[in-house]
Amino acid sequence: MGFVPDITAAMPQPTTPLPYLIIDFDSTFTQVEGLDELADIALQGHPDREKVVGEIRALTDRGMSGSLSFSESLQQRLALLPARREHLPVLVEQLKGKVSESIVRNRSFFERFPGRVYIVSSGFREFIEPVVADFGIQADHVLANTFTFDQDGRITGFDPDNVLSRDGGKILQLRELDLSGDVYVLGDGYTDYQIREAGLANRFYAFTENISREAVVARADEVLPSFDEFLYQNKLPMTLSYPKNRIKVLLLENPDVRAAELFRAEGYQVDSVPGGLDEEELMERIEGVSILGIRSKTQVTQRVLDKANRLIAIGAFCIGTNQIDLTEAMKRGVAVFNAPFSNTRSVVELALGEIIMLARRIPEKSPKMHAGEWDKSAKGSFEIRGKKLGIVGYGNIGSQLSVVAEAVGMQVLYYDVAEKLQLGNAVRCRTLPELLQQADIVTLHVDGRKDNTNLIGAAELAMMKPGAILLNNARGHVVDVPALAAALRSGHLGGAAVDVFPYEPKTNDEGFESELRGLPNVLLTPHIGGSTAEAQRNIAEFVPERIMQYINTGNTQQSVNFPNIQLPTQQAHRLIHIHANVPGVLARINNVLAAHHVNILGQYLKTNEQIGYVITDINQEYDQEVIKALREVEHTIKFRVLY
Ligand SMILES: NC(=O)C1=CN([C@@H]2O[C@H](COP(=O)(O)OP(=O)(O)OC[C@H]3O[C@@H](n4cnc5c(N)ncnc54)[C@H](O)[C@@H]3O)[C@@H](O)[C@H]2O)C=CC1
Ligand SMILES: O=C(O)CCC(=O)C(=O)O
Repeated sequence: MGFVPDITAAMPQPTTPLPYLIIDFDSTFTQVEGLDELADIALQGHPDREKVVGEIRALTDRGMSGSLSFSESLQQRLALLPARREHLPVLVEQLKGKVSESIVRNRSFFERFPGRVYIVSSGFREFIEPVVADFGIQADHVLANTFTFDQDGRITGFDPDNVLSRDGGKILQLRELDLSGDVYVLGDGYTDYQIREAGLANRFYAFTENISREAVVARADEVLPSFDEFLYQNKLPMTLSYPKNRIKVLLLENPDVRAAELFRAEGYQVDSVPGGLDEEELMERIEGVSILGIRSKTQVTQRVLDKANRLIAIGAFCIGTNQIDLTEAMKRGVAVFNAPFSNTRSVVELALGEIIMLARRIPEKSPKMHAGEWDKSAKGSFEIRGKKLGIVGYGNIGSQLSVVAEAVGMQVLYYDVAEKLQLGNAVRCRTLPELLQQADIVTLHVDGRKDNTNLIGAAELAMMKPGAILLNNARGHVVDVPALAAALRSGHLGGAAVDVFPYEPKTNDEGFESELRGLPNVLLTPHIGGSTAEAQRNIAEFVPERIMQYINTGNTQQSVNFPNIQLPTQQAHRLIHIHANVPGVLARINNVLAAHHVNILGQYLKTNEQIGYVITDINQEYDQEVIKALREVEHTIKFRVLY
């Protein structure tokens, strides 16, 4: 299944009649250079294989980028190549598996218009012809060099009478072809561009799906990251409903590199900004972005969303989503996904470590040792075994910490505003004060909703036992920091660990300010509760997968602001309709479908207070007018078609 953008996307006008397409073979039709691959096969077991293959590749590259004359490059390569006739079938099989992905995807295009496509290549007919034949391209539309062989079947060189073996061979070939009408050239090499330069083609498209050569791209009329893009621009029939290379991803705050890798592998364009962006900066960068990836720092406000003209989804590469205006995103048809448990364990481990460190007053002892002071004493230090751990917020993190804390012998109390399954021997407290008054250590694991601002203030701190310890690994605004600093300074609290702050620096270059700096037995960490290799890797796989699934199938499972729908895939065109949740929209959609005699294969609707999300699978035969009519249904927020 593919993807069509929202109704604002402008579709280009069709190109009629279809121009002649002159397509290069090596690194364009296929992902690789045929001669390089042949060298690899022919040199199997050769002691200098790597060296010779490397030399051949370098010569190919110099020929392609225009820094060495083509005939010189070809001659030198063949001289290095100990290839034989029997290597060719092996090469053909290899190349069949390495046809460019977007060409494979659009096989039906080639099958439908074989008369308009020519493969013009400086490669060799012996391996090109059988590969392109699978796409319905006949031998007389393949223009390429031919090998010469000796009596023993060894490749000795190339046929010098073939124009393609000469410098400027493609130009000579196009002259001989003498095509009338528009001619478009698609290729990755300088010699492809030269056809256009010689005035034998109207347009040159630099094809960069496999390799992007600066000198070639600089001279192109258009750059094609995929063949889908060519078909889309020229409004020709294509397998995807929208070229994936048009989907722009903006990643902030350094998520693990795997995230960018996955998005790139899907064919999206990825831009990364190290650190966060403030509201104004993000407002400037968000235009044209389809997928925004952030962590806990970046605030996605209504003002940012107002500028987000192409936004489809936001990925929070973390658990918390309080930094995103979820309702405003939803009203604009922007789905938000997070990683609800990819870093849970990391936070739990940090909390457990902090409890032990604080109980042994390590934040005081370690700096003293670094300063050369030996302060051996048991004063103020205690075991955590048998102590009461009060967990505020018994969600994924709180409840996992409960199990781990019991395993090391702590008695667990918890308080949650929601009804929660009590694990092990944990004891539920009915109120927050009940917990605060009993616990030796209080740890906060509530979410960052606004109502939780100053959940722990001076009054709550005063309720805590003298000498008790407080941990905040939840969100900075949950604790009144000046009140906490006062409680520590007065000695009422015995220590604290704080990982999250009301204001956090945007990047590692910005300084950190807080009343908590320099206080005794206080562990301060730079919001690293979830910053472990394991957590970051998990998150960087989880979030892109959710987003790509949403884009490719409409599946909103685990979206934090959209009605959740998981759908079976079927042979159908899928209409994805997001609308304001007012009465009658579904009926209107179905009236349009009925009026156009469209056969519905399946339909799914889910609503929440603000929006309705309806997915309709329809028969693949329908009039394009129906799409236009559906876009015009009143209260539509976003509409797209997948096929
Ligand atoms: N320091 C760090 O690097 C990290 C911090 N976090 C923070 O931890 C929070 C909790 O994460 P999870 O356990 O996965 O979330 P969760 O949503 O599973 O659990 C939160 C729990 O807090 C409860 N709650 C909310 N307000 C409350 C209140 N006023 N009093 C008592 N209970 C309340 C909820 O009912 C829920 O059960 C996240 O929302 C995030 O802000 C999460 C991961 C890493
Ligand atoms: O790692 C981060 O940037 C944020 C971690 C966090 O606070 C979360 O997952 O909610």
